[in-house]
Parts: sequence; structure tokens; C-alpha cells
Amino acid sequence: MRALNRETANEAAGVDAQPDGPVKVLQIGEGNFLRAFVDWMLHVSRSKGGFNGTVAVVQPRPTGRAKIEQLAAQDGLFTVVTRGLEGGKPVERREIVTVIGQAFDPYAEWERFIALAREPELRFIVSNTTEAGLRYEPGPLGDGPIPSFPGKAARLLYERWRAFSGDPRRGLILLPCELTERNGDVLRDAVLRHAADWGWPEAFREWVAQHNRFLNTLVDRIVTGYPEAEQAESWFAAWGYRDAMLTTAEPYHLWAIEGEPELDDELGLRKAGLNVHYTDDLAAFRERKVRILNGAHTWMAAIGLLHGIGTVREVLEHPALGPAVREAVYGEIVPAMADADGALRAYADSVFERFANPYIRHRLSDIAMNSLSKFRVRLLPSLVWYAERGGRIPPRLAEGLAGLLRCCRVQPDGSGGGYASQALDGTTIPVRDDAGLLAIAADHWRVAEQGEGISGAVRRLLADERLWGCDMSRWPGLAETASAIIENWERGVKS
Ligand SMILES: NC(=O)c1ccc[n+]([C@@H]2O[C@H](COP(=O)([O-])OP(=O)(O)OC[C@H]3O[C@@H](n4cnc5c(N)ncnc54)[C@H](O)[C@@H]3O)[C@@H](O)[C@H]2O)c1
Ligand SMILES: O=P(O)(O)OC[C@@H](O)[C@@H](O)[C@H](O)[C@H](O)CO
Repeated sequence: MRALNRETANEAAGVDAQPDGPVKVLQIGEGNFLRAFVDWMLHVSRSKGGFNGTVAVVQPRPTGRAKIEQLAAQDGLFTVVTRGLEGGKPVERREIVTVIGQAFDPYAEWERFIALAREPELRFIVSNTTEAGLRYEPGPLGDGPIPSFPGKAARLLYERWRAFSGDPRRGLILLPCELTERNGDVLRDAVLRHAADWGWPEAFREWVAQHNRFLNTLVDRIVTGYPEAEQAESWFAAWGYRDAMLTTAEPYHLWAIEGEPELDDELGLRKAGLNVHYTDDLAAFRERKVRILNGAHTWMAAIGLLHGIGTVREVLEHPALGPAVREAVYGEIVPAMADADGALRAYADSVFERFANPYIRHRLSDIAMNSLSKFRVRLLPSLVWYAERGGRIPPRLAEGLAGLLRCCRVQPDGSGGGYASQALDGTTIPVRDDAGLLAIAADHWRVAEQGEGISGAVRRLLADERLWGCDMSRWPGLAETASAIIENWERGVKS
């Protein structure tokens, strides 16, 4: 069977996939989420006469090369299957997204990347590099590729400023989708720091600050990536083409953008009927989503993997872990939020309904990627709320922390840079996280295992501010509670 490309899209699905129109969006990130969220939205808008440009996609890290090459081999096309309940009725929709005009590896074609800055109609940069990628990383400026995402964005803006002689009308709108709090502000600050590090003129920095917009945004859609092989094969047989970039997603989607409604004139998203909000108060959207939905995910990922469980739904159906995650959310996370009222509980109800979507299998191993930085953003603020009040240690949040600490009992996996941990039954779990942070965690466990044992490892880990941005070992009772949970697990007392 033939692979998806312009020709097969036309023959097998009657899709005219000639992405014409100027490059208006540069997308830094080839991941499932951006493709099933931003690209899918722009595709919907374009098909309704809204957005009238194309997207150029590059990957943020060298490791994304295989994906970007696959996307390029498919002429930028990929399929999104939306599955779930809409108004109580099951839906399964297939769409071939046709908005990507080019996909290339910026590490292999750095000049081509820089040349995008000179595209007159370029207007937006969208990104998703996970919370780990949206970070200022000092480094030298050479002629070649810049490793970090903010560094790449800075270099690109500098080129644009030079190419258009600082024309205020050529500034860009940056829409980062990372789940970092005030992601637009973080990106702007990192870009300006790079500009200062690299000795670029004050006039450039002024142009960046005054004529480019770094908008804070909040994204919400459960995107579950490539489905199980059996499901994929049966779809391919029915569709008449194969698609290695296929991704599945739930029907629910929300993009809240801190900016004025007129932004929609260029994107056409709201006009196309998509659930996009332009708002001056992103905080409320963000807090409830990151703490409740993502917090529950991060909690389930570590504990579930340790217990040999593969998906979100299986955690919810587990006799002990299902009630435990609900207790974590309703009993500890919701009460620790600013407006702990009925609306938040209703939101939590809707989140558990989405988790239970019978059509999606959300893999814990996907959710677990970069769990250390996710924990800081998604669960730690709830834990801090209790620590600051000096009350009892919230047992379920402590359990989530214990799960993460135990998952971080890692060793190099022999692949040259990778790390692996072990589930409670001794099965290997690959751990994908920042290599520097994993090396720190591995070291604490290694030292403690020479005599101090689990409680020593936990104390060392909690005291290390490089992992959490604070010293969690100072919170009375936390280390003891987390150690006792891990010791119980190791003794065979499962959650
Ligand atoms: N999948 C979802 O349901 C969903 C929903 C909302 C938000 N998100 C966001 O999307 C991110 C990626 O999820 P995905 O489902 O697309 O996963 P994915 O594995 O398909 O893509 C991950 C992307 O992040 C990049 N990345 C990872 N670590 C990085 C680092 N340290 N520096 C730079 N880039 C890095 C990868 O190169 C890749 O482009 C999540 O962390 C989250 O912030 C995902
Ligand atoms: O995508 P990640 O890896 O940042 O986090 C995993 C999930 O919590 C996340 O993808 C949610 O499904 C998503 O944020 C829902 O909008």
C-alpha cells in the first residue's frame, strides 16, 4: 500500500493537497501535539476561507530529524483522527491536514532556516518544545545551528530586523504552546537575554520589545499520537494509504490566547468555529487546567508506570489507583486553588470524563516524558500551598512525589545518553527527561544506596534545588512520608 503524499491524498481521499499561499507561520516543533492542535486548527480555518497561508515546520532538537524527514517525505501531509463523545454521541472523524508547505531539519539546513526570517509575509512563530525546551540556555553565537529554542527564535528575529531595516511592521507574533506559566513572557525574556549576550544593538532589542508580540497562551487538547498497530493497520486498509505521521486526538480543544479578539482577523480560528478565546485573563484558564488535568496526568504517569500500568484509562479503572487519583484531585489539588469552589469541581468532573474517553489510549510513557520539569509546574504548586500553611502533608500529593522520586532511580541504559528505571516488579522503564537532571538523580540514588538507603536518597533528592527550584527537604514530614511510601512499595505493598 502506498504512503500518504499529495498524489495518494488525491487518489485515495479526493483531497487537493497543494499547499499554496505564502509562509505565514513558522512552527518550531514537529510533535504530535502541535500537528493535531495548531496545524489542525489552521487547516480547519483555511478550509473555511480564514487563514490563507502555509506553515513551515522545523524540529527543535536534532533527535526530531526522523520525524521531520518523514513529514517532508509525505509532502507535509498527515492524518488526524478525532475520536470521542460529542454531546454524548460517539464520533470518529478523519482529516488530512494540508496546511504544511515545508518541513525541514534546521540542523542540516541552517541557512534555509535563517532565510525564513526574510519571508515578507511571515507573521507568526508557534512552538511546542515542552517545558524543558522553553528555557534560556546561555551559549556562544556561531555560524551554525543554535541548540535552544529561544536561541533559535532570537537568531531568526535578528535576521528579520536586519533584513527589513528594523521596520516596525515586520515584527512577528509569537504564540508559544508550552505549558510554562506566562510562556510568552518567558520566551521574550530569553530572547532579550540572548540579544544582550550576543552583543546585538540596543535598537534591535527595542524592536524586539516594541514591535514583536510574545503572547501568553494556554492550550488544552488530549492528543494521543500514533494509535496501536492493529488499529492503525485497519484504518490504513480502509483508507487506501499508510501514514506514519498519523495522530489521534479527542474532540475537545481549547486555545486561550492573551490578546485582543482582532488577532482572529489573521488566523480565522474563532470564525471557523474553533474553541479559541482571546482574553485578558489567562491565569484562570491556566491554573485550573495545569493543576487539575496535567497535575492528575503527572501523578498517574509515574505511579502507573511503577505499577506496570500502560494507559490513563487503566489507572482510572485500577481498584486502588483509580480512587487514589480522584482523592488527589478532589481532596488535595482543588482545595489548594485560589477559588476552590463548585466551578473547579465541575471542571474536575469534565476532566475525568475526558480521561475516560473510550476511544483513546493515552500512554503513560508519553505523558511521563520530562516529568521532572512537569512536576515543578503541575504538582509542586499544590504541594507548596500545604507546605506554606504548615499543616498536614497531603498524602496523595506525597504519593505522586514518591512515584516520581522512585521513577528517577535511574541508571544509564547503555544507549549513549539514555536512562532507564525499574518498575516495582523489576521490569525496565525507559525514562525520557533532561539528561543533566537525570544524572543528578542517578547520582543521589547511587550515593544513598551505599548505606543511607531509600530515606537517604529521598532526603538528598528533595534537598537538591536544581531539581525543584527550592529545598523540599525543609518541609517537616515530607521526606519521611515519601520515603515510607517508597519503602512500602519495595516491600510489595502496592498502592
Ligand atoms: N499530547 C497532548 O495531549 C498535549 C496537550 C497539550 C499540550 N501538550 C504539550 O505538548 C508537548 C509535547 O507533546 P507531544 O504530544 O507533541 O509529544 P511529542 O513527543 O510528539 O513531541 C515532543 C516535542 O517536544 C520536543 N522536545 C522535547 N524535549 C525537548 C527539549 N528539552 N528541548 C526542545 N524540544 C524538546 C521534541 O523535539 C518534540 O518536538 C508537551 O510537553 C506539552 O507541553 C501536549
Ligand atoms: O503533553 P505533555 O507531555 O506536556 O503532558 C502530558 C499530558 O498531561 C498533556 O499532554 C495533556 O494531555 C494535555 O495538556 C491536555 O491538554
